[in-house]
Amino acid sequence: MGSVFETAGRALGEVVYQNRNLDQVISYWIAQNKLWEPFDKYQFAVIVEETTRWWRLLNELHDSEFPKFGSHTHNIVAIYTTLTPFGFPEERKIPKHFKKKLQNKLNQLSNNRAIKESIPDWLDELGFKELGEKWPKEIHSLNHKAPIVLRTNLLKTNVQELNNFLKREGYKTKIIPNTHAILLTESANIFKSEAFKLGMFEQQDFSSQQVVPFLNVEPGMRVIDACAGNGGKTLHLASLMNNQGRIIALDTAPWKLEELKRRSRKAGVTNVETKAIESTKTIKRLQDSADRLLIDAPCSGLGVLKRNPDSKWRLTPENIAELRKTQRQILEKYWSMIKVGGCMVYATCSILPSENEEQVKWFLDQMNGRFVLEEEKNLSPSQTGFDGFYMARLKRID
Ligand SMILES: C[S@@+](CC[C@H](N)C(=O)[O-])C[C@H]1O[C@@H](n2cnc3c(N)ncnc32)[C@H](O)[C@@H]1O
Repeated sequence: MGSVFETAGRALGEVVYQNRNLDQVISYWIAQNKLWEPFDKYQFAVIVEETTRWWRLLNELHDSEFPKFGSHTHNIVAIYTTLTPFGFPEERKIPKHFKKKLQNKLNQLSNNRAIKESIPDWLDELGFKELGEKWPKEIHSLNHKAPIVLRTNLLKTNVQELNNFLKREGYKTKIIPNTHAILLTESANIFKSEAFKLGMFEQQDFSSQQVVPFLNVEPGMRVIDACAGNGGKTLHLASLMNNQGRIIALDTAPWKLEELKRRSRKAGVTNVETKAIESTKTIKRLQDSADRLLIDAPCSGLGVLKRNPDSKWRLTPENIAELRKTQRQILEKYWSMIKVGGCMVYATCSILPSENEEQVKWFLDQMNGRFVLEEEKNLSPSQTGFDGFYMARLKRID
């Protein structure tokens, strides 16, 4: 069994140098250290997540005089734990004057936004270019840990019943008024609950929960979820449609659809059919067939940096440009699956207009009056405290 401190240094290295997924790295090391107490697991997860989030800033604080704890990532963990109330024995090896020095340096660095918010320079430039004065607030709020929100599975329960169930299990929760969402008001491992085992809820950010209702689905409709992934929105569709009608879940990644099927079984969903997109034929066969189409498009994920801080170090301007191309190809090819009179929602978890309203405007120009924009929404992390999302509902009129 490794110490929390040492293991955190190693895990951080895997995330920032080997580009491994943060959540997977955290789960892997927790599983390897079965004898850790629950508090050790909690501290480990927080340290790895937060040192990933603040990677650039912590590197700026590091200098050659800093005492050596092992590898560079161990030193970064030491700096982080020194500045926060963790109290590891290793921290006692840090001379007092160093703690002061770190604090002074931290204050000096607050003049540079990219360093202060711990993001690459190119991302700060892009964000400011696209969002102007709104950018500093948005990126600041995206550095706060995401609240845990649950979506009630209406196929199994209702929001009041679920809330009572969770309270009886000892969780601290609150219903978000007039919604099917429940906020966890005190951090806890909700996946250990009996309610989760029974499929009574899914964990889903509150902004993300607004996408499916925006599509105005009704029981009995034929709905295509074109970028279904492992089914976060598909399960929500089935829940709102009360398992009536048909949902066709498409994706180019067949392994994600396998996970979707597993989640559907657990959630009691019975009206979903999955189809891997193998060629344009898959789309052609579905032409003019859907009352509703959901395009939850692949995107930069800049609206969900709260929960995926590791993506700051993986994203590049080139892959965002590539994603914009894919978004246009999807819009251009997939609209034909909607019946005349039907609707689609184009949604992303990005806050960049170039992935959002500008893509929709481009699509409308291409379509020459075939579609009209009914409504669009920008959910801002700084205004809501939840993830950043964009959604536009378009109606096919010809
Ligand atoms: C934002 S994720 C979808 C998340 C999912 N809807 C959910 O709520 O859990 C985007 C998905 O688009 C898929 N994708 C990428 N390119 C695609 C394409 N050309 N056609 C359809 N799906 C695509 C990706 O595999 C990924 O699962």
